Amino acid sequence: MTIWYIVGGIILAAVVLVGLLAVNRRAALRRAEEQRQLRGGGAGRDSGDRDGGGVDLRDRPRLTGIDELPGTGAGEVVLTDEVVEPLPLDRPEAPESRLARLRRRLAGSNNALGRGLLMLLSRDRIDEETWEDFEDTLITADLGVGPTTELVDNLRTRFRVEGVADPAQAREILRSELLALVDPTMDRTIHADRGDTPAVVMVVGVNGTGKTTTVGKLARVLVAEDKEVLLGAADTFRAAAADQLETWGGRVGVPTVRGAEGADPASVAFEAVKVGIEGEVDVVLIDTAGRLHTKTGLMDELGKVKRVIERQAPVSEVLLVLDATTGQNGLTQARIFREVVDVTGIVLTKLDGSAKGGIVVQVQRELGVPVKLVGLGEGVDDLAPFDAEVFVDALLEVA
Ligand SMILES: Nc1nc2c(ncn2[C@@H]2O[C@H](COP(=O)(O)OP(=O)(O)OP(=O)(O)O)[C@@H](O)[C@H]2O)c(=O)[nH]1
Repeated sequence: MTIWYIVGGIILAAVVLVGLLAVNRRAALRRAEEQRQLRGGGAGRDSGDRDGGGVDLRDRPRLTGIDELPGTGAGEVVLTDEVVEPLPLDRPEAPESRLARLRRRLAGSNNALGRGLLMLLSRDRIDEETWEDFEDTLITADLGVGPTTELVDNLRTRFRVEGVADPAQAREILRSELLALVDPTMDRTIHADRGDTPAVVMVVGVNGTGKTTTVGKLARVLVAEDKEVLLGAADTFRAAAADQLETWGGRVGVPTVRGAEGADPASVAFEAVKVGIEGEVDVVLIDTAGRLHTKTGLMDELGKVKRVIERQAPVSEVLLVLDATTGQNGLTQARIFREVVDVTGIVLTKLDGSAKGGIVVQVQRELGVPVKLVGLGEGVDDLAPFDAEVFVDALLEVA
């Protein structure tokens, strides 16, 4: 009799164990399914090969991300026994607090322009030599010869005419003259409001200036403003760029349309805008491949990308990304890009590493186009809307 109790006990334990394993397995499958939905149908890199009924992802641009938008096929779910927790979405920093950070970063940086101002404000008597030193510092800070001469001439006149007696008065004059140079009247808004079709923002520039990073960071800014965003990875030149973009998008729940490596960038851009129109998103951000401004063929290709997009929707912004550390070379790039794609705004990246804030003034003067955004580091929310007053006050904080 006892033996039957023991056998019965063993069978019962085995049944319970099998039951528990089945529950665990189901939980794992459910989590993987949740993960798939969160990532947008699990259209992973190799799912295209297995995707029977959907889009052939090797030939056509494909969509990855949170929301499945029309015009694309979802990939097959890859289930593993591994329990994968759904990734929580990031909560991007609001634009207002980015501005405060912009000020702190600029004020805290070793800024040559700020040091030049400090030199002027700290002298008891401003003699000819001081003005000359001041002028040299401004030129070193990439303010450019024209704006430097203009600033120094205006300051000299005002200091003389207004009989500057104390540093506070000098600082006030300096502030107003600097502000006039940076020009607070320029329209620095990013035109990202949809009309009949989504707003389309193209991001262009030479290699390594920070285009992909800028698109990723800008997507975060727009998501923080409650906009529905779609990314188009038209940088088909560098496969890692599309992966990079997809990762940026995934973190804030923004889908990405991408193509095969080496695909025609214009076709990816076209498809992204098409998907954006069908999905009724607010903004489509198009990342383009870095190109040397001296290579005519590549520059022509960029013009084509824009024209192809415009068959479906107007391009609301063409943002040129310039690396603030490249100085004069950045200006040469700017001139050529403007001719090809009609640049509407400048994104000045790596301002954190340049110590030469004067480039803001010079590039605006050269192009007649406002600096709209500035990159202040490699952190995910290190892109801030540019604000003339915040910028000038930050420079004067150093002084
Ligand atoms: N310090 C600093 N680094 C930045 C900033 N913006 C971008 N970077 C870095 O610059 C490097 C190049 O950025 P990407 O976004 O890959 O540049 P890209 O223009 O897309 O490059 P290509 O696709 O090769 O043309 C990366 O290491 C970024 O982290 C910035 O504002 N400050």
